[in-house]
Amino acid sequence: MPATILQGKEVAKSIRAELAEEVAGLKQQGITPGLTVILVGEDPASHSYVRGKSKGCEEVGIHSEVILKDAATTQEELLEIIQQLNQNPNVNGILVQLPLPSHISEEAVLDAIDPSKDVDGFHPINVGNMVIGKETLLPCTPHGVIELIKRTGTEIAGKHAVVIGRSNIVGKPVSLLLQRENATVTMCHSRTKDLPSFTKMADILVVAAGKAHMIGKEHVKPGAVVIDVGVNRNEAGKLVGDVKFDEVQETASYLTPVPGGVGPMTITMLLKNTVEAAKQQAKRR
Ligand SMILES: NC(=O)C1=CN([C@@H]2O[C@H](COP(=O)(O)OP(=O)(O)OC[C@H]3O[C@@H](n4cnc5c(N)ncnc54)[C@H](OP(=O)(O)O)[C@@H]3O)[C@@H](O)[C@H]2O)C=CC1
Ligand SMILES: Nc1nc(=O)c2c([nH]1)NC[C@@H]1CN(c3ccc(C(=O)N[C@@H](CCC(=O)O)C(=O)O)cc3)C=[N+]21
Ligand SMILES: [Mg+2]
Repeated sequence: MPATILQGKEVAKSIRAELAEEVAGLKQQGITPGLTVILVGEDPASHSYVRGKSKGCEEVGIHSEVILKDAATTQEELLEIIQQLNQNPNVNGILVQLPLPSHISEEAVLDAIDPSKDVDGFHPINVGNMVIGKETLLPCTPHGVIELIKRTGTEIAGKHAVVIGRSNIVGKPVSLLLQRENATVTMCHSRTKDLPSFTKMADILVVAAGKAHMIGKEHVKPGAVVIDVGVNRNEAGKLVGDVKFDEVQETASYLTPVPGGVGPMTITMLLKNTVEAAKQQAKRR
């Protein structure tokens, strides 16, 4: 039987509808969640993602602002802007779009964000809290991946999950969150020898390598849940995932498409974090 396609876009829509109701309620209490995105440089993909974030905010009633800076902006200028946003009570969430130009240290910039406003979940304090299992702002893409798997009705506990990729923003946190859901987790990366021997054992396969079409049906156990995080542009300028969709669709039980899978969930988890941050900050005032 061919795989059921996991339409992240549809799941995202229903979560956004719930968030819109919640935001309407918060507004009646005088709380309007606010997100500020800082975008440095002219990279078209980054501009496109940021447009998606602004559109998402509008959909659920979050006030959003984008601070556009040119590629020559200095690290000091950026840190100054972040300090001001940290102190601004109308700003509940701060997101610095990555990647940054190479003359700016991403680490220095991410460290400067007030952890309670770090809606990306990238600050070391929030990463640490996630690792030790404390409630915290979770990174958006990994959180979206877990939500999507849960929507399949799949019981994660006891399953063998294999994650390809170990970056700080996707692979590593996905692995941790799966482990927190009581999966047995194998982390694969570019130095893994004989990748198919691992991926074929996966009940749940999460692919986040950023290599177009690297995963085919020879990598996948029949009946596996396959989550494709990869977003790559092919020669024709079309978005494609890390998974050969048509091929893997024949053997997987569930499969996410690209576009329309993990991407819309990422933005939705960002909206959720912004609402959460606004609620937490209101409590502390
Ligand atoms: N849909 C969404 O919302 C999002 C999508 N993405 C997409 O997800 C993908 C991954 O992003 P990100 O984690 O930032 O990417 P990185 O380039 O930071 O990390 C890629 C990881 O994949 C591993 N890898 C690369 N090639 C192979 C290979 N042939 N076999 C096994 N492992 C491999 C690397 O191993 P090593 O560590 O050894 O180098 C590395 O750990 C990209 O396509 C990105 O565009 C990212 C964020 C959000
Ligand atoms: N500080 C920071 N936080 C991020 O979360 C962050 C970042 N920097 N830098 C870049 C990556 C990438 N990322 C995506 C978000 C949405 C889609 C998305 O919605 N994609 C649509 C398609 C969009 C299109 O057509 O271009 C989809 O897959 O259906 C993809 C990728 C967030 N990132
Ligand atoms: Mg990266």
